[in-house]
Amino acid sequence: MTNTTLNATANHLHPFSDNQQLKEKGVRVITKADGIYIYDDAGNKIIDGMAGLWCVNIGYGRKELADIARDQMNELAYYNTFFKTSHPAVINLSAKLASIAPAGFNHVFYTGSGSESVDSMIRMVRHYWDSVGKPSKKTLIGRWNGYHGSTIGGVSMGGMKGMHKQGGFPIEGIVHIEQPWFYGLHEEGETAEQFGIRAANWLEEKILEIGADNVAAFVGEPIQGAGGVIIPPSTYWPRIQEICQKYDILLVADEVICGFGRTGEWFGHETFGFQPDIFTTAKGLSSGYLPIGAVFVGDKVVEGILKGGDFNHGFTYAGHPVAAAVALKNVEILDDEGIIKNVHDKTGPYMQAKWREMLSQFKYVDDVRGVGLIQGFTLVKNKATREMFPNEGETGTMLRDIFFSNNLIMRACGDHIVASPPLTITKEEIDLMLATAEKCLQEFETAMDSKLGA
Ligand SMILES: Cc1ncc(COP(=O)(O)O)c(CNc2cccc(C(=O)O)c2)c1O
Repeated sequence: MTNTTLNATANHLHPFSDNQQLKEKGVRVITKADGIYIYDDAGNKIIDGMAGLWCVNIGYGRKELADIARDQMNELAYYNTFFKTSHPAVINLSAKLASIAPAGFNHVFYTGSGSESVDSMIRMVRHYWDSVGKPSKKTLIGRWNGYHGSTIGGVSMGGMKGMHKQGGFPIEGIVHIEQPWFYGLHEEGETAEQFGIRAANWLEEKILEIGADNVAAFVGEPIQGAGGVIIPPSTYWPRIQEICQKYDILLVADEVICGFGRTGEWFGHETFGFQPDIFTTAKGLSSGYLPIGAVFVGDKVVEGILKGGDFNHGFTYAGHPVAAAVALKNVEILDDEGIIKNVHDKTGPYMQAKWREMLSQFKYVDDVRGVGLIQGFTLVKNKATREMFPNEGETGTMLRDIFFSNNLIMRACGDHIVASPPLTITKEEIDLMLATAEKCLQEFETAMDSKLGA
């Protein structure tokens, strides 16, 4: 434990942490980063297989963004867009985002984070239905084990039961259906395609239970990220779209993780072949260099909202000029350097093939999966029976800690192990990341064999 580590927890309460444990065990102080690597204050070079928190899509150390931030800071460090004002940075970013968005998306609403994007979406959806004369359509439907952030709206929209317990959520008017987790929820003999339809039909059942006149929207991540990279069968999203159209329900995609190239397309809903009415973003919008989020609002919803007069919602830092300028440069780099096409055509398929090949040898690893540069696997006690380990998350944390002690960052979501490296990762870096992971999994398997007396 270095001296700075001792100071690190003296005055700082860390998010999503047991801060008593951190005070006792200390933390690793990250001091710099470059490409796919981060470095701690002890000089360790660490492979960041999580791109920060799923967000550093263009990789670390792109000085162009620092230069843009400095220039914008010196030109106009802050002004708002509340009262009949705007500024060039947000105008230029908005035009760029409209140009890379799918057809029918020509307007964005800015926030400072993914959670604020989700909260803004909730308010916008309800304002839309009020504006078009259907004020009873207030309820939003999400999925258990979905993750949509940590604000009151975000935690309610999400289906993380442990989060709901802290504070008594969800808020009124937000309900959940089961997640499309084929590995854990399919019936004997049921194909993935059959399960995808059955799982989507849970939405129709919920709508009929609530009454379509009371339902405002269905909200889901194309791939559930923090829930453990839960990838729905190919039949799921098209069936969800059919149901939303049938009952006049808005379809919302939460693209905070899947957006800006993670799945090999600009947005995850393009990978899964559905067209939402609204989609929420953050993370890859700026590659985490500065905090910014954006809600992409489809033309139908914009038309409705324009009828509704003042939309009384917004944030001080919404469309912040420095964040907007940095986000614009980030999106230009993604676009001009063909980073997303490279994920789609080259490094995504390469990663997925090598990931499956490497993991196939391990007895406690099952349901190996991935799309583009987001991948996962599940730790199971018995692959033949799909028996999970007891005390969900304990085994995942054990493996995550072995990775970290070997200077590799991957994420344990319960007993799902996930990775989402920077989109700029090269094939050689993928080989190095997977060789490190293989060594850790061998160490984990030996330790687990001895623990189970196998
Ligand atoms: C789909 C989705 N929607 C909203 C949010 C909230 O974004 P903000 O954090 O910027 O308010 C997220 C965020 N996702 C997220 C954030 C922090 C940690 C982890 C993890 O997997 O450990 C995941 C997310 O993944």
